[in-house]
Amino acid sequence: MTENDERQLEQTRVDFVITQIDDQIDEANAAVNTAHDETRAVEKNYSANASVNLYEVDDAMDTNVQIQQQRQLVSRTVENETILKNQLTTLQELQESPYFGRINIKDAGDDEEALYIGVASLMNTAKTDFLVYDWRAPIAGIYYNGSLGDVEYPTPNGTQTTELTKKRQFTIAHGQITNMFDTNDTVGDEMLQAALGSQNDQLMQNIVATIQKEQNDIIRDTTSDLLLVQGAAGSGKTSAILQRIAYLLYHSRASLNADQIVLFSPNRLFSHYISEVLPSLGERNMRQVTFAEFLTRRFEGLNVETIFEQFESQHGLPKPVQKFLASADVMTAVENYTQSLSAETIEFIDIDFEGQAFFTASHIRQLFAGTPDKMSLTDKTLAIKNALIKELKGHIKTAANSDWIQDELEGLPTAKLRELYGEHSADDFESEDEQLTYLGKRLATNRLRVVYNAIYNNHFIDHYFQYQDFLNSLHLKNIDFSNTITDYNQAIEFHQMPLEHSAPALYLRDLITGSGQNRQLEYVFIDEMQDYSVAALIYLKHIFPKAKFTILGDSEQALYSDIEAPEVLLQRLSESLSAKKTNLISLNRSYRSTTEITNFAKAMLPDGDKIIPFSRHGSLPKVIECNDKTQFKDALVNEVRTLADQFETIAILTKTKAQANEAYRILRQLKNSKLLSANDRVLPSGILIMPIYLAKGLEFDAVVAYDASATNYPNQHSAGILYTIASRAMHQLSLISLGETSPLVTHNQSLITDK
Ligand SMILES: Nc1ncnc2c1ncn2[C@@H]1O[C@H](COP(=O)(O)OP(=O)(O)OP(=O)(O)O)[C@@H](O)[C@H]1O
Repeated sequence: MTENDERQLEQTRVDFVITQIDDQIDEANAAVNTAHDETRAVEKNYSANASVNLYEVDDAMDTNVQIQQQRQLVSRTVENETILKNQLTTLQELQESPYFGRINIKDAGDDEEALYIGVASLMNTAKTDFLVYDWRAPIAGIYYNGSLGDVEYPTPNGTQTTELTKKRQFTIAHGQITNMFDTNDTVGDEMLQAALGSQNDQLMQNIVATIQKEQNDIIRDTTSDLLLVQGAAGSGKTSAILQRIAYLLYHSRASLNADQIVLFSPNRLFSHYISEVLPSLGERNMRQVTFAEFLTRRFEGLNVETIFEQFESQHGLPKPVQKFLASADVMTAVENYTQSLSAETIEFIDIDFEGQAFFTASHIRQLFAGTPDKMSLTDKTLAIKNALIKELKGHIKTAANSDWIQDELEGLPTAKLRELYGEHSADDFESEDEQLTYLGKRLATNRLRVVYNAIYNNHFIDHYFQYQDFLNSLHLKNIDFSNTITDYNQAIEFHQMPLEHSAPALYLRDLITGSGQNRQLEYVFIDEMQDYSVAALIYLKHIFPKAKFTILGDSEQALYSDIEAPEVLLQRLSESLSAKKTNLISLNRSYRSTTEITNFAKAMLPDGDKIIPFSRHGSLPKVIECNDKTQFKDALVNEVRTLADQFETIAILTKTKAQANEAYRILRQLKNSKLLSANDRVLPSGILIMPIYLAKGLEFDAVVAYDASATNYPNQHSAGILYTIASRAMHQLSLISLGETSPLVTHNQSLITDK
């Protein structure tokens, strides 16, 4: 059969599949409408039933079963409607491009069978055959992994062997095959070329049609407790973990939902950048948080220093102190310190109510001292919390009939009084005394809630002072903590928590109080691992004890510290995060940038020769050296203007925030220029100016490195920053310097072109 005939046959099949999809879309539309009507009806019924006051004071004690049931019914119908809508969206996507791959397999003794692979599975309308297999189906693994010949794939009954006789790739757009070819190896470069050559459209795309073999290993790993991925810039780490999340959700539908997965992302823009990948695969997004946001939530009331602020401030702690506070040793020291704590050495403080001690520190200390010696520290803390709550309940009972509460009751406006009644009304009581006692108790509970909260939140221990005591207790050879302690105290006084102290301080608090752990989370993903201290990672492992961890990053994109060899970073991590089943995967092929840009970027690194550029060509990085400020400004404006004529998104990346402000002052005359800050959550197109730490994980059509001079990037210590800047560019990179260009840029003239 000629190539043309083959193509015609395949197009006939595509046409047939699309007619089946059309039918199913009609059915799905009808089902969505019915479900919508049902939701409306249930909601209407619910609002009629839910008119009772839901703002209960004693919410823990009063639960209204009927309302709970109604609520469940509403959420079930809403969920049903959402599922149907999602199915409809999936069908609409398949209508455009039903699949991207085909494999032919032949089991021994059977006929050859053709299977088609796409973003979601599809059955024929009669529900007898699969027209398309989901890319996550076990058999689809062959498409990504296998070369022609005998191949294996997992089934519920164990590993199966079959013969892979054909592997075909398609590009289908608007129902038409635009490209089609056979390959005998893993997903071929031709399709990748097409996928990578196009212009950036702000948001990351799914890569399921072109997943590479090593990426597939990351995606389909279901057994490791700790999966570590070290990958060069642009090697598809983020892509791989997003498809991995989609894969995990698909395979554990019944037991795993997106809320049990959290991704620690480098910045807010990144969260927006990746927000479409999972929905495009029919899945809900996992939770996302930056480490700074996470810490701020844990230290309610304190301003936690962000890694950006720390980088900008430039005045860090003495190196040995910094090293210790970032290490696994500090966490072991915290554990040892907590073992030694007793009633005398815990920093108990009063719980106040209206400016006076309600429970005094000495009373709390006595309660602690009265707990059995054998009890663990956290059990002791729990025991005193229970004792305090019991005492508080006694106080509430007494207060209910006290003059101050009864006086307050008398002065209460009617609306407030109605709130206090809750579900009851005045008629429910047999006597006025009973009624007043009830209301008095409710009011006293209300008023003393602050005391309850203080007990519940462990505010009877001064955790910040306790941590200071911990620092004081450290006697380490060659490390003097005295200045660090003074600085720490001063920061706390101003409600600031220095970043270096955050993990050990939280760990200490959690080990004393036994709180803080989350056992619901099943998977934790940490991107940009090189920006986390080992202490911070140990803390995250502590609070998510049931979770499997996937940690990824690039030791060479080190913005905040010196570049480390990947092996050194990985060894440090796997030792400290002692996991039972560890898997380490390295990705060395870089997909984002043209060969010219990758070759230039990797030459800055001590270990760069391991990085393999993807074969997609463009022009050499352009270097523009300016002698004075005026020339520099003109060159910058000209360069950005030229790039803006060719590309949709151009980023001007700087080392610091001050430089980004400077760049913006020069460029704001250009249409579509925007200065981005740490608070921005949406990534626009146009001319974007920002410090590199906000561009972590992102990519742009063209990048201009702002002031790539020898003054700004003098030596190897700044290589991580310039490497990260250069590796954000997909198609074009320009470097402009005021004064002599950095030796990191000029040391290999064949990799650049001078203006
Ligand atoms: N298999 C693939 N098929 C198509 N595109 C891919 C593939 N792998 C990676 N890419 C593309 O390469 C670019 C870089 O991928 P990604 O951002 O996941 O890399 P990364 O390793 O997380 O990068 P960095 O560490 O530099 O932030 C993205 O545009 C992504 O879509």
